[in-house]
Amino acid sequence: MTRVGGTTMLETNDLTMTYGERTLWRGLDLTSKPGQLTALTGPSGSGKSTLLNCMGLLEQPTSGEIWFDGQELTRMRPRAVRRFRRDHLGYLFQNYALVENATIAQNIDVALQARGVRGAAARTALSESLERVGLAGREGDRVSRLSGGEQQRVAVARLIVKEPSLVLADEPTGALDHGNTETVVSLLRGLADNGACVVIATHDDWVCEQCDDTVSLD
Ligand SMILES: Nc1ncnc2c1ncn2[C@@H]1O[C@H](COP(=O)(O)OP(=O)(O)OP(=O)(O)O)[C@@H](O)[C@H]1O
Repeated sequence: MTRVGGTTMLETNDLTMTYGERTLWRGLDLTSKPGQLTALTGPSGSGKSTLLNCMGLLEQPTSGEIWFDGQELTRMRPRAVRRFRRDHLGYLFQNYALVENATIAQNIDVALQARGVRGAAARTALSESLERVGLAGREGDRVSRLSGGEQQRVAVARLIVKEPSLVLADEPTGALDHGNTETVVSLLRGLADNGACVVIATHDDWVCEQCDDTVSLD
């Protein structure tokens, strides 16, 4: 484990992923520092989503280690995995992963309840997060009626209230116009400024340029 300014890096050591005869990546050593945006690049099929899934404990690599916050993620038992997801992990997807038939407030409330935030504190956190993402006062709007850019900003508001220390973003701007792309990257920068490690899988050169570090799976 490597500590930086009191928080911890995400590190992979000698990480390899194979499916049958096919090797996606071999001997991968990467670090993502807290406070920084790390871009994950590579052609389609190079294994960016698979690597994020391994960091997010949705898949196991074939061999090697992933360390975060003093813990070897690759060796965690199911209970610790659940706790890690609840307390540390924030995911952002290209397709937003919101409950479309629910309101903005209901979608964000899921993250607040998981943290035990209720009542007036929850209402304040909700309205502050919506203000941050440019959706102030829109609590009651149904997600299915929002544009793609607005939906992704709701997904970021859900991350803001969760305050994750590790943010994994899988093509978060892949379906957005440039204005919303700029907004989402600047909101991710805000999460990094709060001390999170932020890893962004992307095909977008402009997004890469905004990051502090690039890891290529080419
Ligand atoms: N469970 C699995 N079994 C076999 N092959 C798999 C499995 N999961 C993923 N793959 C393959 O691994 C490769 C990498 O997929 P992945 O989605 O990680 O790539 P990617 O770099 O994120 O691609 P894209 O940029 O198109 O999203 C793909 O060819 C995919 O078909």
